[in-house]
Amino acid sequence: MDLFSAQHPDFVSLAEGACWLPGFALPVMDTLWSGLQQHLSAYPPQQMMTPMGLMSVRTSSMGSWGWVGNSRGYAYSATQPGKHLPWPAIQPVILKLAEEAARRAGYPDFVPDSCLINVYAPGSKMGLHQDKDEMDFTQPIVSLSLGIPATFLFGGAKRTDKPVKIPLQHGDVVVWGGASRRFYHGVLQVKTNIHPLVGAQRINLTLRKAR
Ligand SMILES: O=C(O)CCC(=O)C(=O)O
Ligand SMILES: [Fe+2]
Repeated sequence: MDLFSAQHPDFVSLAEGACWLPGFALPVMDTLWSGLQQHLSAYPPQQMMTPMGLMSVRTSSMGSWGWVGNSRGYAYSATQPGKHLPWPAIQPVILKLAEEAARRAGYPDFVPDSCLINVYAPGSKMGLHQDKDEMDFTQPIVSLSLGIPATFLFGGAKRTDKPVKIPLQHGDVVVWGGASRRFYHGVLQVKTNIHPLVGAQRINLTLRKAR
């Protein structure tokens, strides 16, 4: 028997500068989930428009910079869509978790100012794209999954680079930065399923330093 594959790894390298941290968020999940539920009732996720059309995911944000789209483009915004109001601060449990995950991945100086919340109902997906609207590419991306499983695609520097398929579960974190900071990534169509805590949805938090 292969003893290594029989173990549950807590760190899986994906590329230079990128790793998958299975179950990293589970120890703080109770606090995290109750705070996130409160946030989602106060700031209900909305389907955003992009130049490519209406997104299948619904989004909300925390932090100094939220993410908003419309038919002309998308950008970080200090205010909620259609309002002159800021987003609430990134909740402390989320901020601490993101900083700890970044440290584990080799980025000890990560201080995110943006937390995008993507809600995937079964059938939702996100096409291959690069995260490239941030100002400082020395800062990594920290991505946390909750709820039903999803297949995360992690490719390379070119859109045509064949992505690896990562079966993300509730509580998993993926971090990418350094040499893989602008690598293409996406999410396959989420399959119908029910998670005992989160229900019939996948929620992803993307923590970034936007400015
Ligand atoms: O949902 C995910 O796992 C990825 C989200 C993402 O790539 C993004 O928000 O830019
Ligand atoms: Fe992304």
